[in-house]
Amino acid sequence: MKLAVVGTGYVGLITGVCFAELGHEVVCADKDSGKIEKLRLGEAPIYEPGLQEMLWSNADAGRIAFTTDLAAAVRGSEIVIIAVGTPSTATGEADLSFVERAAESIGEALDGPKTIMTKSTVPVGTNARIEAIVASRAKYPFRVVSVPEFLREGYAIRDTFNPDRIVIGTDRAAEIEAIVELHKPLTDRIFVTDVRSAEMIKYASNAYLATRISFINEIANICEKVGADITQVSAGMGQDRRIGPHFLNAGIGYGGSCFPKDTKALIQIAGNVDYDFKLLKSVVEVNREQRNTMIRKLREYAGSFSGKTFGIWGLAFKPNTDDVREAPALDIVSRLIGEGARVRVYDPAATANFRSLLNDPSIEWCTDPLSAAKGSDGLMLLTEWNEFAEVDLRAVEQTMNTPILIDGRNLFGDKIGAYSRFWYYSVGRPHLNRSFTKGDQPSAFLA
Ligand SMILES: NC(=O)c1ccc[n+]([C@@H]2O[C@H](COP(=O)([O-])OP(=O)(O)OC[C@H]3O[C@@H](n4cnc5c(N)ncnc54)[C@H](O)[C@@H]3O)[C@@H](O)[C@H]2O)c1
Ligand SMILES: O=c1ccn([C@@H]2O[C@H](COP(=O)(O)OP(=O)(O)O[C@H]3O[C@H](CO)[C@@H](O)[C@H](O)[C@H]3O)[C@@H](O)[C@H]2O)c(=O)[nH]1
Repeated sequence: MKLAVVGTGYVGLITGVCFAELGHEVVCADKDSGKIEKLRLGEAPIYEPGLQEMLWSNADAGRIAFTTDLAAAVRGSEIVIIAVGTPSTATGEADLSFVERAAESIGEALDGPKTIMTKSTVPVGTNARIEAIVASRAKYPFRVVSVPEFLREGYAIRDTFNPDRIVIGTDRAAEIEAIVELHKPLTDRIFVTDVRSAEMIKYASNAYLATRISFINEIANICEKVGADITQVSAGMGQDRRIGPHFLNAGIGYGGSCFPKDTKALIQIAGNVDYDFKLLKSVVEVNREQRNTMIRKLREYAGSFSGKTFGIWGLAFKPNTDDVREAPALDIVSRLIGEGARVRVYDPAATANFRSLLNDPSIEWCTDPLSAAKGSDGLMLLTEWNEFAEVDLRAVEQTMNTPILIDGRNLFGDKIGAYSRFWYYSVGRPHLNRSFTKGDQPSAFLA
């Protein structure tokens, strides 16, 4: 099939490359000429495992092309995929301006009957709006189908080829053969529903997953006070098949380009129909508080921040991505430097993106974990990259000025006791936590 993808970001590019890999002819359009230039040179503008290689092979095979000319991409395509951003407005609602502009351009560019497939996460009613915008400009018949995207960054290619389900939202089920055909090689689990329900499934799924994270973080906070171990509690809960083991990792809370914006958008969607989504408001509040807890713990362990130097391990909102949108590190680094600290930061992939959002003379950009820890008065682990799990903790401890380790992702756990001597804090694991301000002994003695 001939596909046009509008918006070549994390979702659009992965979608384009994966459909090209399945043998389709794909043209990806983006208004960002810098991105398109890079892509034409064969360079992936984002870090996602496996993407670069798959991009090269499909570009070489002539199955994928890139353009800033949206109309040219749309012309000659059978299916047009909308994958532009829907960021938060100042009030938390989804900003639909990119989707609306894309719909206008698609409407103007239509050169024959086509299917328009919306992958962007959009509030209930938006696909109807897209349809109206396109209809006001199009001279040819078309249909709009909602196919929300559920991929995770860091596993985007794996998720695209092995989705748990494909949701297809349509109000004219007889008109979706092409969309079903397109997705059949990916899974048998194709769930066809009406458009409004499809739009809601996406927000409800993200809100539910965010709820699990805030729930387990609150349980972790209680574990700390009652002397239980959150990793044991999660493991025990997860064995109940009605609960399942996923999304029960306690820590610093969720970040990223989706959960923070989609939870806020759903609160607004509910508010717009006079429904006060109390549970989801608490989820957002608990998540915000979890970041504050990390700062409070560092202060409890290290005292005042002014004049001190702290190491930061991890800037991306999660491992295996260079994405720093709503990353906890943005908040935490800002707070530390705002209170007069210097920070030494290291991330395997996200440094450039972080630097483009937060660049300050108090930040030193390090190229390996050990140099970020060097001479520091405390170290915070904010992203659980594998590289950090493999670091020699004895070397880390020896290079630090004061061996304080605030483990925001519960990465080190029992290892902290076996190999190192730290004043350590992890979320919801009180038996591992040691603070010298409380007169504790450090976590363990060198083996
Ligand atoms: N990032 C994810 O993991 C993920 C997963 C599932 C769903 N989503 C949803 O998918 C959508 C896209 O997210 P993303 O992370 O890929 O965003 P992104 O910001 O990485 O990419 C969006 C791209 O669209 C381009 N664009 C905007 N308006 C355009 C226009 N009129 N014409 C051409 N290009 C245009 C931008 O230049 C940008 O490159 C959002 O609605 C998001 O909520 C994202
Ligand atoms: O047990 C957990 C699981 C995740 N997280 C955090 O939650 C955030 C989101 O993680 P994840 O869901 O793995 O990454 P995303 O790429 O943001 O993917 C989510 O958001 C996408 C955009 O809507 C959806 O498509 C995906 O289905 C949904 O998982 C990250 O900060 C994680 O560190 C936790 O704190 N504890």
